[in-house]
Amino acid sequence: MAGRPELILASASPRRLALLNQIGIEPEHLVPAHVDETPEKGELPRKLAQRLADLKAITAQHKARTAGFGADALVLAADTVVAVGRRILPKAETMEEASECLRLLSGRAHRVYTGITLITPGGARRHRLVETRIRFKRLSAKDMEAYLASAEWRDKAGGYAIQGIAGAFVVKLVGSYSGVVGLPLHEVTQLLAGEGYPVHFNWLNQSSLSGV
Ligand SMILES: Cc1cn([C@H]2C[C@H](O)[C@@H](COP(=O)(O)OP(=O)(O)OP(=O)(O)O)O2)c(=O)[nH]c1=O
Repeated sequence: MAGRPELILASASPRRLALLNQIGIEPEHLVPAHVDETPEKGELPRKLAQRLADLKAITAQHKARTAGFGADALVLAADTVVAVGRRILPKAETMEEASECLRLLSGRAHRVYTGITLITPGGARRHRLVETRIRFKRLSAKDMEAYLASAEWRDKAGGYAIQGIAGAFVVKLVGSYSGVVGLPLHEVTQLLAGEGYPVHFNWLNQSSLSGV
């Protein structure tokens, strides 16, 4: 293959794009894949995260090809699942759901699983599953009330966003911070580099962009 392969990010999440941009990666195409995220009966959280990442990647690839682009592109997708033990927390859409999530997370450890799938131009599927263990402080009624009023929980797995106010709830984190936000950058760069995508070349141009 001549030159750098195109990259399709199979996501509608502004956070996933921002994480890629943070390390100098700019996908040529954004192709959201809206898939049914309902867990199968008895499905374990890690299996769900990987299955949905796969499904999003396959769906976006199909969408792109049907629309007539990206035939030789890499397709990257991810899915983030929050679980307390085997219990999978919802992507909070209502205040009741968010409130229930906060009650389950308060003063306890939970796990965040992010599955990523990269489809290569040759059609191979590469996977990574990143697990992060987080402990929240005990949340007072006031903490919960203020957090619910912020609306930062909306559409977030587990009803919180670590990159916002909820960062102050984290007593301990073991794993990948970027994975919790939605795209584990170490594993993404490993997968992309493995397919000849010039990750380091992008970094050379990055410091002037980011102001870091
Ligand atoms: C736990 C946590 C999740 N999240 C977000 C990441 C994901 O966007 C979302 C989990 O839902 P996902 O289904 O993984 O992703 P999505 O539907 O938002 O986007 P996509 O189009 O890529 O399918 O929760 C945070 O932003 N911060 C956090 O701390």
